[in-house]
Amino acid sequence: MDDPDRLLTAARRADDADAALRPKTLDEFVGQKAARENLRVFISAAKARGDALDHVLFFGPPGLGKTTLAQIIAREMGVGFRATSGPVIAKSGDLAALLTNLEDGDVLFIDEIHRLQPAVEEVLYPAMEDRALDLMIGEGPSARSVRIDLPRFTLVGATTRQGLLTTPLRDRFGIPVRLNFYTVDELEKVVTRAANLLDLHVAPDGAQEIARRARGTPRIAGRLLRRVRDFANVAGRETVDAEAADTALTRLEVDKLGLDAMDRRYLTMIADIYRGGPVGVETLAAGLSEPRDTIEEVIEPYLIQLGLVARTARGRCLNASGWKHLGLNPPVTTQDGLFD
Ligand SMILES: Nc1ncnc2c1ncn2[C@@H]1O[C@H](COP(=O)(O)OP(=O)(O)OP(=O)(O)O)[C@@H](O)[C@H]1O
Ligand SMILES: [Mg+2]
Repeated sequence: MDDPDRLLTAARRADDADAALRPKTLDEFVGQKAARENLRVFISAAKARGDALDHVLFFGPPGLGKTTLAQIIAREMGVGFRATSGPVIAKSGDLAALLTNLEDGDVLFIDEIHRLQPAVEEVLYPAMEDRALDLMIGEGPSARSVRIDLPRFTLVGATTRQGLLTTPLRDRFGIPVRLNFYTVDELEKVVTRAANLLDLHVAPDGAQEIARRARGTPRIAGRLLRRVRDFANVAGRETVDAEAADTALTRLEVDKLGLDAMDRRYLTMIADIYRGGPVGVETLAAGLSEPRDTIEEVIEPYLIQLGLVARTARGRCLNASGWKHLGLNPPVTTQDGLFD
């Protein structure tokens, strides 16, 4: 969906060294305070009871730490971690095999859980609710169903599209957790931590500059840090300060707010062609030759979060700060009905 070549994509790219930068404990995990503190309580309560943690659903935009938190849960609970993803489980038998192979207390992580086949999803219901597997043995009139007990386990689901989850599935998660974009201060901590792991010296103002341009997303912060490091290395700089970060990011066409060429094309289209809007998303999608999903899920959330654009019932509108960011003045609107 999202263009994998885009530097600012929040989706995983082949050159992301995600694993190396992943925090391993809740204490190391920066930001998402409410989610973190709630998980801490639920984990220690489950441990005190000697029980598995209730099933957890993480939802939110890509790159905010869903997979990372799933691994942290397993580690903090002191149990095994098994990972798979919705589109990989082709048949209900595949899921049955996964479930019967779990060890007591294991975390089973299903990424992109909104993409499970309906038949596979149905196997999950009794597994989540009763820790049981209903198997059909035989075919035709002699077929009968047997119930197999499963070990205790915690299902951790992750999705970027909570709206696509079926209600019965969503209702079976006792702990739903929404992840939000990170603040600049939080991302500054993420950058500083990653720089330490990469053995790179980044001054506080350098970390802040990268954080400001990382679209509220730790994965993008880590990626920008690595590209900035390349420029600093080639320029023979020992320390990445704000100026070094700015030089590198400007060359990469990441502007002061962390917008790239795609974002600017989107804003410019609303400004130039539709005089600031309102304009429907389908019209914008056609004009930009991008699928509507990409516009709504990848481009818009961050622009809306920044307050540059607004989603209204009549369509998308450019806000005053949007005009300002483009260095343009909004059109004078007296002729639009004020005097007639
Ligand atoms: N709170 C955090 N502190 C430090 N680093 C983080 C944090 N959250 C995420 N990261 C880093 O960001 C990267 C992406 O995180 P992760 O893979 O968990 O995101 P995700 O939400 O699972 O993304 P996707 O939706 O694409 O699967 C990882 O390299 C991880 O180390
Ligand atoms: Mg993930």
